[in-house]
Amino acid sequence: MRLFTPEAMREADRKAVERGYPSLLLMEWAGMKAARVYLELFGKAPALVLAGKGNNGGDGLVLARHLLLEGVGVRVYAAGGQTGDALLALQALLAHGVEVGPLEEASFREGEVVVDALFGTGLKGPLTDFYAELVERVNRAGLPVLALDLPSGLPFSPHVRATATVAFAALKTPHLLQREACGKLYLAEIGLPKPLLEREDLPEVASPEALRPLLPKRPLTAHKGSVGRVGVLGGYKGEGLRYAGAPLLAALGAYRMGAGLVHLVAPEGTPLEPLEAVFHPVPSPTLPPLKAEALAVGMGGGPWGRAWALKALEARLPTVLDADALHPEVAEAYRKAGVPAVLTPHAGEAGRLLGASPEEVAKDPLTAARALAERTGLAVVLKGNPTVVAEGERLSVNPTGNPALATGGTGDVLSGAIAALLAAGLRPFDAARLGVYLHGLAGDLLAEEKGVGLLAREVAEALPRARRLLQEGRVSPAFFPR
Ligand SMILES: NC(=O)C1=CN([C@@H]2O[C@H](COP(=O)(O)OP(=O)(O)OC[C@H]3O[C@@H](n4cnc5c(N)ncnc54)[C@H](O)[C@@H]3O)[C@@H](O)[C@H]2O)[C@@H](O)CC1
Ligand SMILES: [K+]
Repeated sequence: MRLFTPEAMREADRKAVERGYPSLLLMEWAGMKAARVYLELFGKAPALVLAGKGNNGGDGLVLARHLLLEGVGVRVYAAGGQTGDALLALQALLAHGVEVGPLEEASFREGEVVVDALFGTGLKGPLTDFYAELVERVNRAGLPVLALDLPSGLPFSPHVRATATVAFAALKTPHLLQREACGKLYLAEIGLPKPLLEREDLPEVASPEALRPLLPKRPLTAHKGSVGRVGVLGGYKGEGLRYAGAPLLAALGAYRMGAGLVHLVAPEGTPLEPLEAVFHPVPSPTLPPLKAEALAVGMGGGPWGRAWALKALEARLPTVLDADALHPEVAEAYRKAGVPAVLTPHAGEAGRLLGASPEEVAKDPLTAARALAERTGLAVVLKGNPTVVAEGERLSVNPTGNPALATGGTGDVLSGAIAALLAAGLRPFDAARLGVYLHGLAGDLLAEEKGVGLLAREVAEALPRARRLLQEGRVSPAFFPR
């Protein structure tokens, strides 16, 4: 599954028509599928459909007809001047005897659900005047909003803030980069010929179909030495801040992602947890002899971060470099040595590596992740909303995860989890995108059960459940909660 720009999506629509595919069928499916989501979310609550004059409005008019046939009350207000498919959709609705008022007269009523079909991928610039005000009125009305394809106004401001959004044919960049505006996200297949959606030049959206085959197999003959052993090197003993728990959480993340054995190399005095680990208390950053296939390095390392990373390099094992290990000269040393590594910065750390501000990184995480991967020659996990994984030319945008994961230690768990996948033999890009996906999914499962207030160790504990859902094909490829 690829992440389309609005332009790339319009191009695919155009190519479908060039191939002879009737565009009216696309619109009919779009409106019908959106009506299904409406019924699932809002039942028979009456709808207020706001339709623009383009094809996004056409989708709204189709939806209105399907809701009507399902016995849902609809009030429809539309811009004038429809042509082509949108005009046909209007005629079909009028034939059912539905009154369609002018958009200027749209009013909001308690108990209704607003269907936002004003603008989709055809928007050329920020909304102004009448439409800017209308969008603000929609937001102020405080009613649930179902946005068709995109919340109107995106990627600019002002824009609609939707309760839920039904994306047609493919996710588009604003769905993941401006997720806040979309609410619950649904992806609806609308009959577009599949080859038009296969665009290797576009970033991928990490999807269950793509990731499931990457899950390491666990043969009947497995033993703890055969499924991947991880060395965690981190912690700091001295003046100043001390995140003593960070390496322990990484160890937990590695075990919960399926590591056979975890070695914990940490300063003397570090609590001996989890009990299942093999402990190596050391007076300073040291690489003791370890039987491991991958390392996770730097968590809680403070001023020792760099030394941990350079010591770890001597093992020449695939390594996750996190937190205090994230320095330009560390990345350079790994690149030069040809040791496969995954960097896991957040926007601030990525900014430090790129010489940019955290705001610049967060504003365009796709570009920042790609730039960092290019500069370091390593795989990069740029953590944020969304998390982006990059290596060479490849980009993978992660759709799982939610704000409940914004709590201390979840990053350490992630590093350990990715290291476990490296230890099981996955390549850095695959370990990174699978680890990030499952970590986010674990957070989603927990957020649904508990809401905000998660502990990082609970995220680790939910990893096996996330892994099993993916393994058994029980993760919906078309629904992205949050
Ligand atoms: N074959 C297709 O092209 C399909 C398109 N579909 C729907 O059609 C949408 C795209 O349709 P369109 O290309 O007609 O575009 P939209 O319906 O998104 O909007 C187009 C209209 O907005 C106006 N406009 C652009 N920028 C503006 C601005 N800043 N302020 C005010 N008005 C502005 C344009 O003049 C045009 O009238 C998709 O998002 C999707 O919902 C679906 O029906 C599926 C098939
Ligand atoms: K819309």
